[in-house]
Amino acid sequence: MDVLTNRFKAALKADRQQIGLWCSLASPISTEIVAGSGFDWLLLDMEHSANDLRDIYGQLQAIMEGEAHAMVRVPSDEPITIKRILDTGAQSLMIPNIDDAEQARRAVAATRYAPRGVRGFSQAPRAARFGRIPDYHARCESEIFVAVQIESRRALDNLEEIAGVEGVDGVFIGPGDLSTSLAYLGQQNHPEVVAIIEETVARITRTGKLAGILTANEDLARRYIAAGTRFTAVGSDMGVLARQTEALAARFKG
Ligand SMILES: O=C(O)C(=O)C[C@H](O)[C@@H](O)CO
Repeated sequence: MDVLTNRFKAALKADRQQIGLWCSLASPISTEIVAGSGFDWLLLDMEHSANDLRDIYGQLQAIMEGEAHAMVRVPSDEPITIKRILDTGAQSLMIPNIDDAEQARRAVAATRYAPRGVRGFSQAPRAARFGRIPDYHARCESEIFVAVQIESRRALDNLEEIAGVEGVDGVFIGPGDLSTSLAYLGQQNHPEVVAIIEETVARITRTGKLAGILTANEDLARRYIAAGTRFTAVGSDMGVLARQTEALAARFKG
């Protein structure tokens, strides 16, 4: 499989569940460590973390030897950042806070060269391995995976139209922001929120697009997988580090 083939996208096309880890520590060292832990994908978060462009660049380099595929969550649907992240070599993007189809179309356009979009052209970025992938510009778009995030009541109202946008590959539920929007601040595991999420997963699946979610609650992760999520993040580097070190300290200090 050549370096331009998006293994994550290919695995989803083959209907293989992809289990992921949310990475917010903004460290090439921790990301390199978890890249060998057995996850199919790592979400490198730029929205709620200290990750900036150079941090992402270094983490993409750090995980090159591992099997885990990097998906980068950009801070917003702003085209300049999307362009710069694609140039670093990230092939899978998560774009937060998409509320309607027009916004989803603009987000997809930011990942496409003209005439299909507005991505700025660079002759030989890292994504093209500095010119060593001669057909990069012709092939790259078919190897890009775009996940848009559904995180508000308005997005739920527009779900099928958002999912129907050409170039949207996955629809990822943000349980924290969605529950907040539904007046369940801090209660993403509330039974009524869980029921809405399960229904949303089914709605996404019925559109033919791929549903994704993040939850650190293992029971809920299994419920959402049973409901139909196909790229499922089941924890975070920050959460595992905090909770496991607390537990270790308590075993000696308690
Ligand atoms: O709304 C959410 O929940 C997400 O999009 C995930 C969070 O942003 C992530 O930081 C985990 O809390």
